[in-house]
Amino acid sequence: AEFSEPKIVTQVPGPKTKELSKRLGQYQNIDAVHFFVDYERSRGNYVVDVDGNILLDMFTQIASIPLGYNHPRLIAAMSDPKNLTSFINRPALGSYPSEDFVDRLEKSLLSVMAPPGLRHVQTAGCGTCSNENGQKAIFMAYQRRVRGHRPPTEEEKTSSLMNQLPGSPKLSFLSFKNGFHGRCMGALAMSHAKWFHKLDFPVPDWPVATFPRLKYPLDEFTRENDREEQTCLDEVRDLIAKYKRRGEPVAGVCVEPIQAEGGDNHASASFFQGLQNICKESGAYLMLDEVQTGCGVTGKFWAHEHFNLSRPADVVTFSKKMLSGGFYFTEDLKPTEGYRIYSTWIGDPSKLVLLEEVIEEVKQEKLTDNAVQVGTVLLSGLKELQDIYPQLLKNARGLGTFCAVDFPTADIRDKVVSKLRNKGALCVNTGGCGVSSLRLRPSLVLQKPHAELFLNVFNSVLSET
Ligand SMILES: Cc1ncc(COP(=O)(O)O)c(CNc2csc(C(=O)O)c2)c1O
Repeated sequence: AEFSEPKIVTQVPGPKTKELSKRLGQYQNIDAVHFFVDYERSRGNYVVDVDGNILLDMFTQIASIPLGYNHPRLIAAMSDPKNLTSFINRPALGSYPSEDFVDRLEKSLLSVMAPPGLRHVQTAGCGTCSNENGQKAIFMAYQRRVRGHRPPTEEEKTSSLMNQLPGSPKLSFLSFKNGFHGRCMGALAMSHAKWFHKLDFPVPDWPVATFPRLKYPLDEFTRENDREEQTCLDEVRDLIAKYKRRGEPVAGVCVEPIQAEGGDNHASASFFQGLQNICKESGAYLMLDEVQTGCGVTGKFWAHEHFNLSRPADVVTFSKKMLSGGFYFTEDLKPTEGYRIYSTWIGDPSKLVLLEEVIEEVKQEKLTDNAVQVGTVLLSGLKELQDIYPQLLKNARGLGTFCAVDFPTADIRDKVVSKLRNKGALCVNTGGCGVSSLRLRPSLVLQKPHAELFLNVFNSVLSET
C-alpha cells in the first residue's frame, strides 16, 4: 500500500546518495542527479530515496511516471508469462514485428485514446526522436507535394548524399521562443528554453516566433490577451512569408499545447485555431508536441482537445507518461517508401505492454476526470496561497493537474523548492533556469488528500519565506 504521508530522516540528498553520486561521478557527469531512488520501496505518489526519505512526488521525475511507483497493474503485466517474450526479445520493430504487435497497437495507441481524427501512428524511442521523426514525415510530405508526387530523380537522390540541393532541400520549421522539443539536432533547432540545452551545438537558423505571454487572472485581461495572441499570430504569418521569400519555406510549425519547460505558458483555443488556419493558408503542416501535456493530465487525454480544432493536427507527438515515444499522423503524412522513418528498434513493444495497462487504468478509474477534480483542488489552493502571499506568488494557472505558479525570481523559487523537498514534497522542476515558475506534474493517480497535503506543506514553506 502507499504511504500516508512523507517522512524525512536525513537532509535530501542524504549520505547514501552522496556516496553513490561520488562513485557514479567517476564515470559520468552527475550534476543533474537529485538523489538515488529506492525503486523497491517507492509506492504510488511517494518516492523513497536510498537514505529512507519518503517524499510526495509532485513532478514525477520529468513528468514521466503515469501511475506512480510500482502500480499493481504494471507489476501484474510484468509477471504475466504471455508478456515475457516482449521483454526478452526486443524486435527490430520496423522489419520484424511480433504476431501480436497490431493487436497491441490497436489496444494501446489506436484505442479510444488516439487524438481526434488521427488513425495512423508510428512508435519511437523518446520525445526527442518522436519530434525528429514527426519533422521528417512533414519534410517528406512537403517535398512529395513539391515534386507533384512524381518519384525522385537520380540527381535528387545522389545530391542528398552530399547534403546538397536539390536532394537536401532548403526547408525550415517554425517554432516558438521558450518552446522545448528535445535535444538531438532537429528537435534542438526548434527548442529555445534553456541555454544548457543549446550552447555549443550548431543548428539551422529557422524562424522562431513569440509565444503569447498572457496576463492573469484571464477574465480580467481578455482584451489585452486577445491582442497579445493576435500580435503573435501576425508574427507567425510574417515569418512564414519572410522565409518563403528567402527560399527556405516553412514546411512545418511545431508547438506545445502548453509550453512546459518554458515555464508553463498557456494560450487560448482561438490562438491554436488561428495557428492551424495560418498553417492551412501557407501549406505548412502543424505538429503538436504533446510529450509533456499528453496522457490525460490536463483533463482531456490530449491537451489540444481543449482547443476544438476544426480539423485534426497533422502530427501529434507523445512520450513520457505514455511510456513509449511516437507520433500520430494524417494519411497525407504516411511515408510512401520503406526505411524512411526507421531505426533499429523504432519503439519498444514491452513499453506498449505497460501502456495498454496504463490506458486500461485511465479508462477504468476515469483518471482524466480525476485530473479535473484533483486539478481543481490544486489550482484553487494555489490561488488561495497567491492571495495570502501576494509578494511571493502570482499567475496561478493550470489545466487539470498541469498547474503552475510564478515566483518573483528563479532564485526564490529554487529556495522554496529546496525547502519543500526537505519537508517531504518533491517538485524539482528539471533544472529550472530563467523562468521563475513552480510547476506541478503529479501522476494520474494523485488524489485530493495528496493535493491538500502538498498545499499544506507549500503553505508552511511560504510562511517561513
Ligand atoms: C514538450 C516536450 N517535448 C519533447 C521533450 C523531449 O523528450 P525526451 O527526449 O526528453 O524524452 C520534452 C522533454 N521534457 C524535458 C524536461 S527537462 C528535459 C531535459 O532534457 O532537460 C526534457 C518535452 O517536455
